[in-house]
Amino acid sequence: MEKQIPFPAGTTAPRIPTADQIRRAPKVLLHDHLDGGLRPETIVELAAACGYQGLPTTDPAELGVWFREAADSGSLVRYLETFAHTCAVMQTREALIRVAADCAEDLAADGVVYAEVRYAPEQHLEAGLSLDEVVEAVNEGFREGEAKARANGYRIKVGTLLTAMRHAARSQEIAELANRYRDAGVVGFDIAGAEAGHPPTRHQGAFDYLKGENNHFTIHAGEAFGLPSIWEALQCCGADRLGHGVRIIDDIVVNEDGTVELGRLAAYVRDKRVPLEMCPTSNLQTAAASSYAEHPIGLLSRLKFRVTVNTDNRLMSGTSMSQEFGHLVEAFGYSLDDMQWFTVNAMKSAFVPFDERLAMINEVIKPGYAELKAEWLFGSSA
Ligand SMILES: O=c1[nH]cnc2c1ncn2[C@@H]1O[C@H](CO)[C@@H](O)[C@H]1O
Ligand SMILES: [Zn+2]
Repeated sequence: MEKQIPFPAGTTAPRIPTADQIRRAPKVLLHDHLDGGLRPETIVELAAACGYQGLPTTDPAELGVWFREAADSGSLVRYLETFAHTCAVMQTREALIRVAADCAEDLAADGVVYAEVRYAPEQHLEAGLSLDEVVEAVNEGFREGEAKARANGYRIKVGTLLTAMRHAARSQEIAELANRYRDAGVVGFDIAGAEAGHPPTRHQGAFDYLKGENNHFTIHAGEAFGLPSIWEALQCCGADRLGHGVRIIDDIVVNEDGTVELGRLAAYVRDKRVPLEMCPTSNLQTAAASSYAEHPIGLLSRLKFRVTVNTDNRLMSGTSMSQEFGHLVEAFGYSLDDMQWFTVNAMKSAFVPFDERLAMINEVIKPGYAELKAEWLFGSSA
């Protein structure tokens, strides 16, 4: 049969990546919670090992569904209640090693080449571990998972972010912990938990301390609470990135003629290239957005904000990086070039040193996309 030429010679149309290409494309993940990404079967095994009786079911398939449905509540506070079960089984050195190793393996198999995975060390002290022991166990697990991934033909580098819970009062301690381990697997700091009623400035001391140490941090802001939270995170606390930041959309007006007006804060975020760690599925579950097609990531990307794509909690959202991109490709028709743009944005915004970021972009990400983009030339579409 004669070969079809789908568009005029000399032009190209963006090709929609297949699910398999999306999975194989190199991806960078900046916002993923360790305690939000366990495999259901690992939870069941760890619960049996530590005698935790509180699981709603011990059937792994049912448990996966339970987490997704329970997290589908439309409220961040209810969404966060599900973490009681995952944290309950992450209290020993062995459990933390196992969960971190699984995490690195799962991300690598999904095509993630660089990830910053966060967790709150203060939530893993119930069986007597110290904060330092928690960090060391998680680091050991990630090194183990990276090695296993390599043995299976994948390449991934994982750094961690230490989170302080915003309703608690341990942020100074956790910031100091992050600083102590900064050259040993920890690349930055974060605060998480219920946002409304817990402004980031409550933890100003921790942020000032990290600034004094020239260390890096991101802040969950603009998810369940709006512009004041984003403003504080940037202008009082000095956040390097925003966790979610979706509500920056409240400072943008789209006129009927299609023109767009940015308020001062939105303009600042765009002008300063503040990275937005966007997590579409998580936002649908907590009602921070109403559908993929209406998710602010579409507009913000068109306006060239520094947008990145993330999973937040793979267990609670039943998702992966490939699935997040799959939803966006479906909603917005993104091409491999668009995926590369999000991925380079993320790598530019990572907390590892500049030379490592550059090497990852030039030696891994760009060649990876170039190879995928050339596949249509050689494909055997019989
Ligand atoms: O999207 C989120 N917004 C705010 N807090 C979150 C989100 N996802 C998880 N956590 C919180 O972060 C803790 C440490 O990983 C989790 O235990 C959970 O309480
Ligand atoms: Zn989060």
